[in-house]
Amino acid sequence: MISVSTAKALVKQHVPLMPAGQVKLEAADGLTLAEDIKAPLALPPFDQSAMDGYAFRFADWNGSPMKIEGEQAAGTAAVNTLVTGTAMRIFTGAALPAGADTVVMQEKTTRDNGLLTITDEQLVEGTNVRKVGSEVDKDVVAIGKGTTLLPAALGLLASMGITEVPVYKRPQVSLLITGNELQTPGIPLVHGQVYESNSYTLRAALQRAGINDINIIPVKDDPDQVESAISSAIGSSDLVLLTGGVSVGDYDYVVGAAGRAGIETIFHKIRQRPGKPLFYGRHSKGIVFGLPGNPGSVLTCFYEYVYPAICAMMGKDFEQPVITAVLQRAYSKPADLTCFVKAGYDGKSGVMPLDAQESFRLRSFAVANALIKLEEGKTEYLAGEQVEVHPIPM
Ligand SMILES: Nc1nc2c(c(=O)[nH]1)N[C@H]1C(S)=C(S)[C@@H](COP(=O)(O)OP(=O)(O)OC[C@H]3O[C@@H](n4cnc5c(N)ncnc54)[C@H](O)[C@@H]3O)O[C@H]1N2
Ligand code: MOO
Repeated sequence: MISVSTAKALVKQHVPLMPAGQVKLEAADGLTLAEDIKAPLALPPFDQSAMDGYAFRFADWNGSPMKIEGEQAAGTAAVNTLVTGTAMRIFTGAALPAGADTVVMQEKTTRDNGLLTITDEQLVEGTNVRKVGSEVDKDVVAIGKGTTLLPAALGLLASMGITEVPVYKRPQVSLLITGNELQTPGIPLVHGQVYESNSYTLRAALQRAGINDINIIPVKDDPDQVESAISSAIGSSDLVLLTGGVSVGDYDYVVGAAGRAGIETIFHKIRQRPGKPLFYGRHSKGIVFGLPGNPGSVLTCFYEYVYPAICAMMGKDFEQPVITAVLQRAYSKPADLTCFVKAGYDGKSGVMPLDAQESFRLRSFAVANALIKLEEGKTEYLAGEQVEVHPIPM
């Protein structure tokens, strides 16, 4: 069995980067740039007024009223030229007339009989003018490779007239749900059956990570069926997640079947709770996680291992932010395991372990917003101690 830190390092070391491709801006939210994007034009593309007011040449203004001549509205293609010594009516976003270099906002003026008096004491040359290229110059890198595209970045790209971007693709995911005892919600249970819930948890968690190409396949606890399900899933997806069947029971076939399907084992079993029997393997076509079937283990392993792996596949430099907070009550754990404890984090300084931590249950997880990482080698944590907190990432 390996430690949590070794397991995390191995996940990172063996994660493949998804191929890059051009994606329409509308579909690029949350994806990561595979190349630098250079500005195809200067932004703003011309000197612009930042205010509704009057444009003039600062050197022409001697404090006396100026004649108002002409008007420049936003979107006007014609280049109006300022008559020397006059001011031109102008609106926010409009191109500065040729010859003007300064704009006074209309609230800081008075207007009488076609004459403009400027009352703005602070005015200097260039006030309220957005200079051409002041946001970004043509041909310089506007957004660098490795940037994850969030709403502002998408807006910036659109403002440069860009319609498609080179990004790392999202992985296609197969969910292989093993277990003869599982029944689909909506169908009455017979004794010994339980409702299948892991696919609901994982589908939602994947969708929140931006992944929608998810194929869910129920698989019987049969070595040949598990093997052929893994073989076909690895051929058609980049990431295969199995749930159940990774422990030591007579019907736990996942690890052996993965080997026969050509998956190289990177690790199996971590000194952690929950999720001790986690399996991680790789193939030239993708990676495989065998998530321990208990619903709480599935989700903990998703947040701690699968989600970082997905980020890395998509070119995101995912590092768990190191947040510490004060433990609000004492907590005991086995010495030989790292424990991930479902918790309520107040977002500032305090974190409260929740009741009912067993991995077969989800009630505490359903209201948790964080996992506390309690290190191996220690059994008793006291109220008031600083502990590492992993906010649930999505
Ligand atoms: N002798 C030992 N037994 C077990 C050990 C061990 O070290 N020695 N480890 C325990 C731990 S820890 C875990 S975690 C589980 C993991 O077992 P498996 O991955 O083989 O999972 P299953 O046995 O198939 O299922 C465990 C549990 O979860 C329920 N389950 C499974 N899939 C689903 C699903 N899709 N939806 C809802 N519930 C599901 C299943 O019915 C079982 O109750 O092994 C321990 N045993
Ligand atoms: O490690 Mo298991 O996930 O505790 O139940």
